[in-house]
Parts: sequence; C-alpha cells; structure tokens
Amino acid sequence: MKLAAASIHPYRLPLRSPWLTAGARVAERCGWLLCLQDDSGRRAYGDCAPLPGSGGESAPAAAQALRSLLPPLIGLTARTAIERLEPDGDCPAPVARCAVETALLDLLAQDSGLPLAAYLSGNRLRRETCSAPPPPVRINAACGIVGNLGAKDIRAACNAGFTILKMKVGVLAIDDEVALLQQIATVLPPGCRLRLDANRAWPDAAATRFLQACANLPIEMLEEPLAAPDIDRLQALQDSTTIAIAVDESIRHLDGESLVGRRAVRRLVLKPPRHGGLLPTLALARHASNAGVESIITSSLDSACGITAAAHVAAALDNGLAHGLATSAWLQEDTGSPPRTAGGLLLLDASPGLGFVPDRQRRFLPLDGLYCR
Ligand SMILES: O=C(O)CCC(=O)C1=CC=C[C@@H](O)[C@@H]1C(=O)O
Ligand SMILES: [Mg+2]
Repeated sequence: MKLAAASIHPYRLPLRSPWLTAGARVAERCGWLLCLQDDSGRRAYGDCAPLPGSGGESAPAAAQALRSLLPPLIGLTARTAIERLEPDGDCPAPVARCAVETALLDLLAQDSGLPLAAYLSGNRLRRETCSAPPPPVRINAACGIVGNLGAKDIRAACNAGFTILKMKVGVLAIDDEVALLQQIATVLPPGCRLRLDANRAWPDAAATRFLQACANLPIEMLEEPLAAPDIDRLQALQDSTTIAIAVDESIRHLDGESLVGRRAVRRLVLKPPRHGGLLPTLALARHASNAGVESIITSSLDSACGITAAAHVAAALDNGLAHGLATSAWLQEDTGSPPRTAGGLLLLDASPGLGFVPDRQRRFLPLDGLYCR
C-alpha cells in the first residue's frame, strides 16, 4: 500500500477557561490535523500543535516543516516513509515530525490489524491477545492552579475516580500556596495524592523551602521546581526529599544520558511532540526505565488526535503510573472525540491503528498549498 495523498487542516480550539501556569496563559490551542491517505483509500491522522514554552518549534516553523516533509512521502509505502523521517536527534521540528510519524504509525498499525499501542509494544504482546483493547491507562486529574481550587473541586475530582490530582504551583507566594495545599489536604480522601508542577518558578532556595514546608503533605511528585535547573542542582534537591522530582520542559536543555544515568531525578515527564514522535518517546521512556527512572506521558493540551496518540504510548509503556492525559475537558471544542475516561482511567478501544475519527460537524478544509497528491 502506497501513500496517495496528504492534507493538513488548520484548527483553532478555544479553552473553556484559560490554562494558567507560573509562566504562561493559554486561552486557545491552534494547530493542524494531518491526514494521510493510502492508495486503498485508508486514512490516518496526526496532530501538529506547537505549544510555546513546551520545548518544540514555533507554529511557523512547524508549518514550514510539514510543507517540506509531506510531498516526498507520496508514492512511498508507510514503512519506507517512516524510515525516511530524520531521526529525532537531528530534527529541528519535532512537533511536525511527531504528527507525520503518528499518521504513518496509524497506517502501519491499521495494516497489521492491531491497535497502535499493541503495534508499538512489538513482541511484548502476543499476537492472539492483540485484538483485545490496549490496557487501561491511569490518568491524573488536571486541576489547574492551586489558587483557583476549592474543596468542591477536590471532592469532584476524587468522586470521579482520580487518585492523583495534578495542580499548578509557583503562581502565588510560597507561603500562600503551602497554606492552600494544607487546606486541600484536609479534604483529600485517603489514598488520593497531589502532583504539583511549578513550571520552573523558583530559585533553588525557594524550591528547598517549599519542599520542607510540604514535607507532611500527601504529595507524590513535584515537576520542574527550579528556575535554572542543572543536573547537580536537581540531584541535590531530589536527595533532600522523598517526593519524586520530575523534569518536563527543561529536559531538552539537560544532558539526558547523565540525567538518567545518575538518576538525578526520579521521573521524566514526556510529551511526544517535544521528543519528535511516539517512537522516540517510547524509546526514551524504556531507556529511562532500564536505568530506574520512571516516565509519565503527558498532554501538551493537545486536541483529541494528539491525546489519543499519547495514550497509545502510555498504554504501550504500561508502567502503572498515572499519566497526564486528562486535559480534553479544558477544550471547548475539539478535532474529534478523545478516548473515553472513567474512574481515573483512560480507555482505548480495540480498533486497529490510532482509532481517531475527526469530528464530522467540523469542516476541516485543506489549507492552500499544503495539500499534495
Ligand atoms: O500533566 C497534566 O496532567 C496536564 C498537562 C499539563 O500539566 C501541561 C500541559 C501543557 C503545558 C504545561 O502547562 C503543563 C505541564 O507543564 O506539564
Ligand atoms: Mg509540566
């Protein structure tokens, strides 16, 4: 089966309310839905939506990369096309590469009759079990900034089945946020814990002070505490606490080999578009796991297409941790239906490939000049 056509479809999706962090405010997600079609008429999809500050390329650079990546693929098999994509290390446009790789993997998995997670797992899943749905993916609630949360929100998330509640810190003064976290802890049911993300808000001394002040709170992980992280500083902080320290957006500025080799932090937060695709993300997560470092697969506030792709990576990894994939409810509109969630789990179905279907009501028009046949 050869690639017969490629088209990209711009979208603009408003959020229900702005997504706030220590350094950013996101009110809408803009990107392109990529559709590849093979000569049997089979369609496959990928999501391309750069998020400023998240470690990928700018939107114009992503559009330019799609423009140059797609035309040479026409006429190739998906297998040859995926081999021709540049390896992640030399990739100046990881978000665009991720979209193209996702659509090619969607075709390859459809071709083999396997859900994408099973296809990505390779020999780990026996063939006769592959028509089963991928394993459920544990997910954390995406609660927003700590200053906006009341007891009602915490109870609602826990009643919905989430046992890990992720919230943003580093927005207000440290003492105020610690006081809010202490209040939250009083309404948190047993078995539920907090996951915090400071998005590089604090100088080293402030991060240390925050961790000391939170020592008795049920916090399972703190992402990106340091404004100027390097491996020594991260390691010193990790050694000072029982809470798992994680790196997210700073990972591309650090030497990954020594970060993982020295186990400077206990966790990596991996966003497939930043790492150039599903395969490089899975390879990085497996490499880290072999070295004793855990990985959390996380949304970049992606549309349903990107969330579905990241969920297949999390299902293929199957590490039992809660992944950061519960962001779809923040979007007021979407490119299609995101995977079903229930009881703190994300449930992929058994259909072959990615299993993403674009919303029929939304008119996805090909953008002039970015349609090739
Ligand atoms: O991890 C989650 O549960 C939700 C995703 C999330 O927190 C983020 C998505 C995109 C950009 C960031 O603001 C943020 C993060 O830093 O992890
Ligand atoms: Mg983060």
